[in-house]
Amino acid sequence: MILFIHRKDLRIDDLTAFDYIHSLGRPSLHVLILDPFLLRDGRDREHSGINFLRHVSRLIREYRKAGAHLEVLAGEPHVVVDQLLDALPIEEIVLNGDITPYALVRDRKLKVSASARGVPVTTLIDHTLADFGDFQHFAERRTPYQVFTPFYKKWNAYMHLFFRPSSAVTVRDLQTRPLPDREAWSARFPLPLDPEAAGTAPDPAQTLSDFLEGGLRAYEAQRDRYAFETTSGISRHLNTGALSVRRAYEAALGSERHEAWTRQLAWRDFYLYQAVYNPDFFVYEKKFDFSGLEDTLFERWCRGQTGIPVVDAAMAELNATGHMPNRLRMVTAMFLTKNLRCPFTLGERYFRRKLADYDNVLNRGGWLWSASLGFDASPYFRVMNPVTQSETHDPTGMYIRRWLPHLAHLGDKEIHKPQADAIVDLKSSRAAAIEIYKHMLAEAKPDAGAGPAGFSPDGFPPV
Ligand SMILES: Cc1cc2nc3c(=O)[nH]c(=O)nc-3n(C[C@H](O)[C@H](O)[C@H](O)COP(=O)(O)OP(=O)(O)OC[C@H]3O[C@@H](n4cnc5c(N)ncnc54)[C@H](O)[C@@H]3O)c2cc1C
Repeated sequence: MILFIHRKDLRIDDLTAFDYIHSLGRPSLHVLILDPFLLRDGRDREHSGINFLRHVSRLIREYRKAGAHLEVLAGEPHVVVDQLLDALPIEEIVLNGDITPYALVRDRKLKVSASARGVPVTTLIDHTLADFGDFQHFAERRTPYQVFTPFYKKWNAYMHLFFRPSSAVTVRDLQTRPLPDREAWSARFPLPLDPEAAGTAPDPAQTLSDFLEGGLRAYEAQRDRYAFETTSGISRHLNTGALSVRRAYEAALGSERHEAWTRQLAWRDFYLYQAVYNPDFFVYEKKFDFSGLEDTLFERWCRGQTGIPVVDAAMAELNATGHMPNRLRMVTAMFLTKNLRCPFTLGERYFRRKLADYDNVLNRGGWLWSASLGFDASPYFRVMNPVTQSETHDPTGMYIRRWLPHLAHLGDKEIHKPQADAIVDLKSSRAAAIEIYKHMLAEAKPDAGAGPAGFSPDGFPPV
């Protein structure tokens, strides 16, 4: 029997792992392990945790509807797996790979357990569009791309030739088996909460098709008009794996004027690529001296009490709903790291809890870009002016009126301007930030980048 463990692939069709298990023609036990580390510190009550649990709930229902078996247990993954391996005739473990530092350590422990029992672990690539190992060979690169535009050019050529279309295999085609003596297992690894109580996530396929039929054509022109719903809203489905990125890409290719949108999917791949190939990606905070930075105004930013209307409106939306449009993520992140001179790690940590679509790599990528760190980041002297951004992308201040009703009475010109009690002067704080970042970047420690555990320049780290 095969043991398959769901992680960031909470769906029942188009999984690389399912194709593999199907090709073996053997029965499989499918398990989802609620990991206390990922639900630590009340994460289950934050938007990111709630989104995850709603997708777990949807997965449970989809298995049920398909007449297939899914077992949900809770505990440290390697402890649960140890016991499953000891009790059941498991011949192979199959996983879709993950690349974050925590995931690498977690999966290394699984591998140690499995290899101590002579059980092979097969790790497959599922969550990126390009297979980065193949891509590097195709591009004939010995060193990684550091700039998006040439990466994207080559990525497009690669995708044109080697894109693997989504699969027709679903969980219905597999011989899933229930866990024998389930009650005893549930007692041994009891769930700390009922995932189905969180409600069910909306149908990812519906979210995607609504966008492709509606917003895609106007995406290029409208994507930054954040007062309206002009983007796809698929990120919360993509990041739990409830929606296959291959399916999203493939569906868009069939539509006219998809390029601006599929380019964003390439940005997603570019950050995931950096997480594998940029040894500093997860350790930038060790490379720089942040002593010129401070955290005194951080709480005001979190609460949306900065006196800069568009920043406060964006934080109000984030805190209430778990959503913030991409343009405003850049504006609020730059405001925090540059105008308020807070280390990017504080904002990154806050978004981790609050964003419904939180993804470790994409979130870090966005924060690094905003803080002028990482491959192809925004230059240190670029500090978006929140007032100008607001005037440009939301001229009538509709978004501010929605999220800050106490400002709704202000006129279209006045509404964007800093309030009398604004916590910072935009002009002088910008000038100070440019000086500080200039020095900080010039004095980076060259050898601090240890890289994620298991970093391999040939492709995905061995997990
Ligand atoms: C500071 C900061 C933090 C961020 N944190 C996250 C995060 O935790 N999770 C997350 O999914 N995205 C994050 N992003 C990227 C981006 O804001 C979201 O992907 C986007 O807003 C999701 O909305 P959508 O699905 O409607 O996107 P669409 O505009 O419809 O784009 C489709 C998909 O393309 C990808 N994409 C779009 N924009 C970007 C981008 N700038 N970088 C990388 N991929 C992109 C996403 O997978 C997205 O779902 C962050 C950006 C910044 C600046």
